[in-house]
This record gives sequence, C-alpha cells and structure tokens, in this order.
Amino acid sequence: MGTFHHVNTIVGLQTALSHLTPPRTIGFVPTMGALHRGHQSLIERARQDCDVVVVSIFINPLQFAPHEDLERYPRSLTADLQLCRDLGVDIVFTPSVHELYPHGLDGLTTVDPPKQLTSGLCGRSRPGHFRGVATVVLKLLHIIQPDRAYFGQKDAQQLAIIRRCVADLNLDVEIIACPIVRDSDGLALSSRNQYLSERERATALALSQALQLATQAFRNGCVTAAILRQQVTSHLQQFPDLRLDYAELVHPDTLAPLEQVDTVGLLAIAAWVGNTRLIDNCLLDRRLGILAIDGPAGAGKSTVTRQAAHALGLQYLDTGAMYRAATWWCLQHHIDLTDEVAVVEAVAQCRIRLDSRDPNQPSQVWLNDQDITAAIRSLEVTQRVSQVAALPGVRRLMVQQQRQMGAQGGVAAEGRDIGTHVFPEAGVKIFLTASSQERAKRRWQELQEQGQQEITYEDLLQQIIERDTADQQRACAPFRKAADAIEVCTDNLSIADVIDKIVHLYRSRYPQA
Ligand SMILES: Nc1ncnc2c1ncn2[C@@H]1O[C@H](COP(=O)(O)OP(=O)(O)OP(=O)(O)O)[C@@H](O)[C@H]1O
Ligand SMILES: CC(C)(CO)[C@@H](O)C(=O)[O-]
Ligand code: BAL
Repeated sequence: MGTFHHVNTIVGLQTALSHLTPPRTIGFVPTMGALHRGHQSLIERARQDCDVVVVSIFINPLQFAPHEDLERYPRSLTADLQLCRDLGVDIVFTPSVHELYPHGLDGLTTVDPPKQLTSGLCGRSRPGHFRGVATVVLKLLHIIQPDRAYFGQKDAQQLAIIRRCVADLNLDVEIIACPIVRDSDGLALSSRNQYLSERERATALALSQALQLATQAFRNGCVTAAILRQQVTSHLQQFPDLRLDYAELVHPDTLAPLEQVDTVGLLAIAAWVGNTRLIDNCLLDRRLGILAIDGPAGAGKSTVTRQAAHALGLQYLDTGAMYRAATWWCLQHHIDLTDEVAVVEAVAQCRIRLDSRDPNQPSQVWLNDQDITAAIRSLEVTQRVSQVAALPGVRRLMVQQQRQMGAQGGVAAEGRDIGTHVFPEAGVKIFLTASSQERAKRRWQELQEQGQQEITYEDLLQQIIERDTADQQRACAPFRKAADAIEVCTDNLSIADVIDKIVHLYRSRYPQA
C-alpha cells in the first residue's frame, strides 16, 4: 500500500481501509503490544500472504480478572510502532478503552464462547478471560473485516475458541495459526517473560524442557495421555520454585480431554514461576501432513500428484475433478453459467466423493452417489470448468468439501490455490511449473490419445495463455506461489524425475511416509 498509518480511532482506521484500491486482501494481527519475535512471525506471515497488513495493539481490560496484571502489563508503543514500520505493516490500530467500549464494560454485549471450550485449561483459573478475548477479537474482526487473521499457536486455547466463534457466528475470515517462536534455549516468547528475574527465567525453561521430553516419548511410540502427562509432571516437580497449574492432553480443536493420541493431541501446560503465569504447549501429531502441489494448468500436476500420493501412501484429492464435477452438474441442469447465484445454488447441492487409489486411472468421481468419472472429462466440461471455478461462491463450496476431506491429513492435493488458500497449513508445498508451449503440447497429446482431434495445438496454446492471465488477475483466489512453496520446473525433467524429487522432499519432512 505504501503509506504507513498509525490510527487511534475506528473512523480513522476505516478511512485508511477505504482508500485501498480493490481487489486487495487484508491480513490482521491482533496483539496487546510489547511486540517480540513471536508477534513478528505473525506479522511476517500476514505480509507474505496479504496485500494489506493491519496490526492492532490493545490491552483489553475485559480479558483481565481484577487480581490479574492489567496495570503492569508491559507497554512499549514507540518500539512497537517502529517494528511495525520496519516489517512493512500498513496500518497500526491503537484504540483507547473508550474507543472500543464507549458504554463501559458493565452491561456490555459480549461473545460467550461454548463452555466446553472455556471451562478447562486456562479457563479454570481465568474465569471470564475467554469471553473477554472473544468479545474484543470479534469486535476487531467486524471493524476491520480482514480476509485473514493471524494467531499464535502458543495461545492454543484462544486459537481454538476464536476458530469456533468465527464459525458459529459465520464470520467471513480465515483464521491462520502460526507456530510458537522460542528463544534459542527453548523458552516460548511471551510479553510476560519480561516479568521474570534471571533466576525465574532459568526455572521457566522447565516448561519447554518438559514438553520436549513428552515429544520425545511420543516419537518413541508413547501415545497414552497418562504417561505423556507423567513425563511433564515428573520433570516439573524437580523445580520447587515452579507451581504447576495444569498439564493436559486435549484435542486441539474441541479441547476435549484425550486418553490417548489417535490422530492429533495438544499437550498444554500452565505454571506459575514466582508471580508470573506462563503457558506453553506442543502438538503431538500422528497424521501424515498434507502435500500441496500448485501450478499453472498443464504443468503435469495431476499426473505427478497422483503418482507421488501413491508412492507416499497418501490419498490423492483431485480438486480439478471436483470443479469439473460441479461444472458438469450445472451443464446437466442447464444452468446459465453467467448467472452466478444460480450456479452457486446448484453447486451447493453437489456432494462429491473421490477415489484415486489407482494412479494409472483417472480419479473415479461420484456426485450425489452417481458415477460421473467419464462424463466430467468431456470437451464441453473442459471448456467451461475455468469459468465455473472462477466464481467465488463455487470456490467457497468446494474448499469446504476439500478441507473436510483433508481434515485427517495424509492427503495430496493439486490445484492453483491449495498451498495459499485451501490448506495454508500444508506440511509440504510444491509449485510445479512448465512453459506454456510445453503445457499446450502435453494437453494436445492427451486429447489426441482420447481421440479428440478437432482442436489444434495453436488453439490450446492460446487457451492456456488466456487462462493463465485470467487466473492471475481474478479477484477470488488469484493464482500465486505460496511464500513457503518449493518451485519445481518440469520442462526438462521426466515425470519419474519430478515424482522422485517430490517424494524425497515429502519424506524429508515426514520420514514415516
Ligand atoms: N512465542 C510466540 N510464538 C508465536 N505466537 C505468539 C508468541 N507469543 C505470542 N504470540 C501470539 O501473538 C498474539 C498476540 O499475543 P499477545 O500480545 O498476548 O502476546 P504474548 O506474548 O502471548 O503475551 P502474553 O504471553 O503475555 O499473554 C497471539 O495470537 C499470540 O498467540
Ligand atoms: C488476541 C488478543 C490480542 C485479544 O486481546 C490477546 O488475547 C492476545 O494478545 O493473545
Ligand atoms: N496472550 C493472551 C492474552 C492474555 O493472557 O491476556
């Protein structure tokens, strides 16, 4: 955006936002200031993903109980503003308490997240805290209307609660979790670390050490909650200056206590060191991560992804086939493809199931239990699919289904916004490219093999160039490379070489595959 704005008022903030030329994506990072490298990582991630970055700095009285540290919470506005400038933040919003709560805190309309999420873990010793957090975060989300909001995994309960409130209240924002940033000795960064004396800081290291021990036990095959918690508590008991509040294994989304880690568990700790309450956690994940392969049409994504998935024992989630299925459904029902509302209403009826176990066959596709494997590969669908897939509502519907399919991990998906939008938390992201000439040649050969000889190489080349341009320029999910994707150009590589490369990259991250 260019100009840096520091605003104190909602009107000022919204004026700055109204000056932006659409289309632009807004990334929002809510903080309480005293910024450190943990916050910095959230801001940097937002900067990579979004056109505009808004940071709020607000010490929210509603989330502090009367006996808590509201008054002495660290404040360093000058340094915070400088850091935000240095990181390329566009707008820093520092409202006063009166600006956000003009009618005071008594009798305020609040957001009350479900008890199942707020009553355990930190909620037990901080009653009312998450109501305060949820209320202020939802107010800020309403005021700023960001496309994405970034939260640290360090506050794992907060993250789960915000995700749930956003879903329950139908807010149109993506919540992005960012990994915990630690000091070199393992201590999770926190503004409250400033309260610690040198001696207390040394004691505080016990938290991350305990989690390390449990993580090691988990890697050695221990999945039982009682044993994992025992690892933590027996280590912490060696530190008389540390008072454990809780050490629990829960599901990271529902926060329900787990007896063992079947798929994924959150091992969370809170402890007092002197007068300072510290939290830390780790995710214990048995799932294989998601392999996201993005790239322009005809780069070889589907062949490569299908075969890499097979080699790695992952499920191949053929998103291209899903968009084809949706297109086929619309054509079947004679929907006017220029009538966006009608298309979206029609696509909302599509329940898609895929089976891509045989890497040498096209994915089998069922739509509302009807096998449409062959039908979706017609020329008519091929010519229309880009138009349908470009509709924001269609993408939302498909992305919902894709995320459900990927929820347990162990999935390989290809498309054009898998690593940036569908699975931004994918463990391995590949950006697969090839020149437009090479891609047109491959598509032409494919059509020849299918007996579709009426379309020429020149036409296909033209179509590919037009589609690339449209994909890059469209407002909804424009086509771009994720900042953490590894680029692989396939022009001078055989398919086997490309697959080998990707399999190797995946196994170096997930050796169990
Ligand atoms: N070490 C960290 N790594 C990643 N994210 C972090 C880290 N510390 C804080 N965050 C995230 O920054 C955002 C703002 O947090 P906040 O301003 O409360 O900082 P904090 O250091 O967590 O403060 P405190 O621990 O004192 O509550 C939250 O989403 C939080 O999860
Ligand atoms: C999200 C948040 C900024 C809301 O006040 C706060 O809880 C925090 O800093 O984690
Ligand atoms: N990081 C969560 C904010 C709080 O402790 O109040």
